Amino acid sequence: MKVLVIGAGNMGLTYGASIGQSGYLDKEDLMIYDKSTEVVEKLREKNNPNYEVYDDLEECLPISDIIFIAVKPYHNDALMEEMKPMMNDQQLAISIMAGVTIETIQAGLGIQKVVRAMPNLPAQVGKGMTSYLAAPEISRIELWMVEDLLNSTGKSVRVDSEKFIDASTGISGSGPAYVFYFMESMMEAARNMGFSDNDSKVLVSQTFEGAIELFNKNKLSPKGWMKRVASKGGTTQAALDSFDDNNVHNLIREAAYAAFNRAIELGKPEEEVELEK
Ligand SMILES: NC(=O)C1=CN([C@@H]2O[C@H](COP(=O)(O)OP(=O)(O)OC[C@H]3O[C@@H](n4cnc5c(N)ncnc54)[C@H](OP(=O)(O)O)[C@@H]3O)[C@@H](O)[C@H]2O)C=CC1
Ligand SMILES: O=C(O)[C@@H]1CCC=N1
Repeated sequence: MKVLVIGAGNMGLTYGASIGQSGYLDKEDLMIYDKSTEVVEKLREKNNPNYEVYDDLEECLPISDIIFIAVKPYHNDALMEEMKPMMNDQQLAISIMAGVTIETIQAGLGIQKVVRAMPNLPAQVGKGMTSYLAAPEISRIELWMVEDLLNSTGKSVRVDSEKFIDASTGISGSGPAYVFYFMESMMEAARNMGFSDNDSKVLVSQTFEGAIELFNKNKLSPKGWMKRVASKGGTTQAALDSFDDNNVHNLIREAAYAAFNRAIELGKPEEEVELEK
């Protein structure tokens, strides 16, 4: 089996590294292609032991069995136009592009076997979360292969409609940035209180790490954990009351829906967009 990753950016290189390190494929069976000669040259200099690097689609696409599409959604039309004449109906495409629907990819590439997946950036450290949906034309055996490839970056969940791919974009796909937003705000508060940059970073990152580990080791809900931290009339309650007074809960919900709606928007012509409430 030969796997091609198109787009050597954040996510494409993540798949290259994760699939490569998983040991599923020999070096010559894992290929990365990018249209930028500068990117390709830099990658070739690094001489990664796990994959071959290509700058010519005609050399790598026709010999591929599974193709990851990891370019930005706005590059998709131009890419599919270039790919279509070289595709055959046995090939399987896995798109990780936000918003772009299975139907669009099937029509654009002239193939039926399409998987739409929404991973996230922690895939870079093997802690990724991916939701995915496969077109019905994909066989059970092909689906196992797809799952193995996706799971090389972390955990995955199979969903039964594209709505959930867009929804998971608003939760897990974009979610790491929400966490970093929260971290940035807490670090800024720490710096304002007089801590050094480094101490602010340690205070915040260890707090996040500890809280996640507690959460994962126990069935207690986040609300339950909040109660364990907050003493009646104490400091934590003062902070949680401040969150409530400023409606932070709703603001976070709105942000997640903004990403969800943007994913829907990216997948449809503007006049067809009907935003989720
Ligand atoms: N970043 C994230 O956390 C996540 C991203 N995604 C999705 O993954 C996709 C990729 O995102 P990301 O990796 O961040 O993007 P990047 O911009 O980092 O990577 C995309 C790469 O593809 C290249 N490219 C553009 N057009 C073509 C083409 N026609 N042929 C080959 N290569 C091409 C780009 O080159 P150039 O820069 O020169 O245009 C760039 O090197 C997006 O569709 C996004 O929605 C999904 C989940 C999480
Ligand atoms: O911001 C984006 O559009 C992509 C999809 C999810 C994460 N990054």
